[in-house]
Amino acid sequence: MPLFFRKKKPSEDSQKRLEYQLCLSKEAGADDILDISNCELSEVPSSAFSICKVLQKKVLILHNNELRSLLTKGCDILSLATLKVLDLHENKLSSLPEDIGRLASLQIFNVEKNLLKTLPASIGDLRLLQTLNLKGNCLSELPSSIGSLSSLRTLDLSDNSIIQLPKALAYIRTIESFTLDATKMSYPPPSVCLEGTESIQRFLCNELGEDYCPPSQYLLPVLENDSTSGKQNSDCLDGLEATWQNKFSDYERRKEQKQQEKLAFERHLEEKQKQHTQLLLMNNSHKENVLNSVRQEQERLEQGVNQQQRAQEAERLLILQKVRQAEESISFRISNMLMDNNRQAKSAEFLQAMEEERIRMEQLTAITQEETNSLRRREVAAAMQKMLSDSCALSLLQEASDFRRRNLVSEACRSLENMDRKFDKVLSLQVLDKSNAITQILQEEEMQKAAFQALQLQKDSVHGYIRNQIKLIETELMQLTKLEIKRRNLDTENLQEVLGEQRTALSDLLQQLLKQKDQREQELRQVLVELELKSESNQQNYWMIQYQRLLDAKPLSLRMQEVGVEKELVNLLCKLSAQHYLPILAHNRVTTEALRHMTSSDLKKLGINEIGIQKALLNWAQEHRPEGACKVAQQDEVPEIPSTVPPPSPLPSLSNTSTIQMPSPPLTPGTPVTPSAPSPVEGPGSSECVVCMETGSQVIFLPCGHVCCCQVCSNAMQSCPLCRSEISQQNSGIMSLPTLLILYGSQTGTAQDTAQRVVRQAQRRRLQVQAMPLDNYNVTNLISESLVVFVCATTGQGDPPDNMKNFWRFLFRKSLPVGSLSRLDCAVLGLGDSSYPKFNFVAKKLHKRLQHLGASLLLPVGLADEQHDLGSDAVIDPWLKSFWDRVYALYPPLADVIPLREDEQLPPTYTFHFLDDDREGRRPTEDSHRANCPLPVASLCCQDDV
Ligand SMILES: Cc1cc2nc3c(=O)[nH]c(=O)nc-3n(C[C@H](O)[C@H](O)[C@H](O)COP(=O)(O)O)c2cc1C
Repeated sequence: MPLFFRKKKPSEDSQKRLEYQLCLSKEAGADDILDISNCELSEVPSSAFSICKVLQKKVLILHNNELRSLLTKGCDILSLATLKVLDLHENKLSSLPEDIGRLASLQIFNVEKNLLKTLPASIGDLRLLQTLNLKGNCLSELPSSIGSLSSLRTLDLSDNSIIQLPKALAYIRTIESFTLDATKMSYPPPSVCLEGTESIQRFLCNELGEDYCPPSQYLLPVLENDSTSGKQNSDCLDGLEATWQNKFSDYERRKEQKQQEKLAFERHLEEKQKQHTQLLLMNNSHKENVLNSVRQEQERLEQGVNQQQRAQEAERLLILQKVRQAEESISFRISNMLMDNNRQAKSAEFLQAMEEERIRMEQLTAITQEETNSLRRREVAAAMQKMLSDSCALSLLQEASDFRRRNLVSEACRSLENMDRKFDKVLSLQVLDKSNAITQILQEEEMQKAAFQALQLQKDSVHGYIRNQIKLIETELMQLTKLEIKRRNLDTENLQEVLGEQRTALSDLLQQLLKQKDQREQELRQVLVELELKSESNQQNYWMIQYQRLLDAKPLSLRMQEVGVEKELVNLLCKLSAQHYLPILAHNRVTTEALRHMTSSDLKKLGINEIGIQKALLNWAQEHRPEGACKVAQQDEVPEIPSTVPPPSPLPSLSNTSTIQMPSPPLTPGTPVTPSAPSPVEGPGSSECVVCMETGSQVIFLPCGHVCCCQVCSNAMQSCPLCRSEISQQNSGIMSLPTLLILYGSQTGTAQDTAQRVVRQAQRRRLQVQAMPLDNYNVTNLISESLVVFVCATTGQGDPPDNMKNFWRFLFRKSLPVGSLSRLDCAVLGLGDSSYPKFNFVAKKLHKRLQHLGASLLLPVGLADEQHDLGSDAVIDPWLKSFWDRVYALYPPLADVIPLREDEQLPPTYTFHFLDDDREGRRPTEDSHRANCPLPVASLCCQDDV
């Protein structure tokens, strides 16, 4: 038996049955049977033990329960000592009590269909046992003590695992019926077992060397008598058997009777349940009825309420009608009174007539004059009184109506005034909105126009060509000047002359080209004006459309370059649906060979952002290795140009200066021409200014063509310091240093300070520099800026600072042309705090947007973090260093500029003015301009941190 098993709670019916049976067995006159079968018992109730003991029960029926053990805790097996019949079939017994042999009276023992594995040895003590049913258990062997069951007649061992019988069975001489699974047996052999009980017994006797005697020769013990008597009496054997049969049939009968009683009880129970169900049904229907009646009552009430409401409504209408009638009757009365009034007026006339008549009558009859007079006077007075009271009431009514009218009019006036005020307000708001929208549109249009203009200049092939030529000539002139200075030292006059001639020729050429450039720009401006005139006044985004058209028209040079792209590469792009990258590949002259040495980031830098396409291109290049590489290299060297396109005009040889002709501009700007002057060791602008000897030469003087002065010194020059010829024109466009613009967005001043820091660094490098908040800057000028640093903080939850909000709104307009900032070199430095979820959001977004608008970002966005252990400078310092490296790479002449010495003071950022004593009471003013202040100046200048 398992140590822990959950006792299953018997069902209600089983419990009832158990109680019923226990009660029944205790009743006076009850038989010797205790039948507690089919009660779902997991153990024998202790009360059953006491009942058996006290009432000396002979039959205990426990079949069809859940018993795992016969004995219950605290109960003694001797309580069952009187039992003759013990029926335990169909339970879950896995063992029998070790002292089962103490049931000395037991004659019939049924343990069929249990889980018995072994039998206790004491079973052999059951000397009166006649029937032992062990069928359907798990027994594999029998104890040899079984041979002591000297009264056993019937033994059923079938449906067990027994394959061997103990030889001691031969000692049971009374056995008549022996049931076992003959075929499974090994001892005695199946052949013996199949022949039946006698054969088995014979076999076993034989095995023991005993003689076999049939059971009929052995007498059974007297069943009915006490076991103690134990005498065998062959004469009364049949009688005993009959008595036993009677008893058994009596037991069966009583069992039947009990069954009937039980059925009757169950019927009774069923009836009760039916009654209960009927009662429930009745109760439900009654409840339903009550609910229905309540519902009906409610409906009736609702109807009543509705009727009442209708009646009240009708009454209200009636009253309204009556009021209206009363009003009508009042107005009718007023009109009557007015009529009365008229009538009275008439009666006054009539009275006057009467008076006249009276006078006439008086004159005629002087009889009873006084009486008549008094009578008349009274009548007239009464009539007058009535008339006066009527007119008084009338005037009161009129006054009241006047007053109401006045009230109404003033109210109407007031509401009209309110309405007017509101209307005015709305109107002014609208006007404000409109003017805002107009300024925005104008700003946008201006930007688009500027973008168009810039692009037009950039795209114009003639202009481009002229620019190239100017650049070349400038370079030539510069080199010539350098050579000339060197030669001068060597004093080689002839060469000097030649060089002078070359320089003059080049200067002439440069002048012509500059003129042509101006002319071309003039023409383009004219085109612009014409376009403007053509544009319909109401057409939106006119410049945007023109800009797009211009963008769409690929320059011939690019088309030529596209022709030069390898066919296979073009096919691959088509296959990848990435034809739009063809111009990029063409422009950068990307070949299969070049691709093979490139990485994804290289392609990204070129503007091929889609990772899939990057990978496909790189893989393709790797797959097309050796033969292709050779071909591509050749193609790279000599790009195939269609014959229809004229080759670029070479610059005339400088050695032949007398025959220099102004080259006519070709249809397309060709590849830059190599300067003909001897290759200089240093780059352009690398010779130092002959005046200050510090900065590189940056300005070309015309007409002499000398390049010998820096930007600053050249301003004061009227004649060339080398040749003393008068300066008619200074050309500094190409070789000049950029003007750096620093635009910042700052909420609490940190970004502004950082911007000032960049300003100081620029000033140290002698660069023209300007810094201002983004919203103070006219954003439409951005198109024409060359170098800008954006220093932007993030505030709120990823919001731009207040002083860049307008700029922010403007920059993210959808109508801004993509690529409109293509001439701008810039960099973005963000100030933020990584403890905020949107860390440096503004700087990151600005960086992306500028990229989208075509600006070229010199370096990745700087993301300064206040949370860094070293503060924001941990990022700002290296970022600024990289920025200046990039600027130096972009503007090589800057390398020749000798920066300010450490001890040289920069112009102060802030100045403080101390006021005279006689101006007491006035506070020192901050940021007053030094020039305007005659007083001692204390300058508060931030520490230089270059
Ligand atoms: C109210 C407030 C909100 C801020 N929100 C952010 C933010 O969303 N993201 C971020 O990176 N930094 C945020 N910061 C940190 C600032 O960007 C950082 O302190 C910066 O240096 C301030 O520059 P400023 O003084 O020029 O405004 C916030 C700071 C403050 C005071």
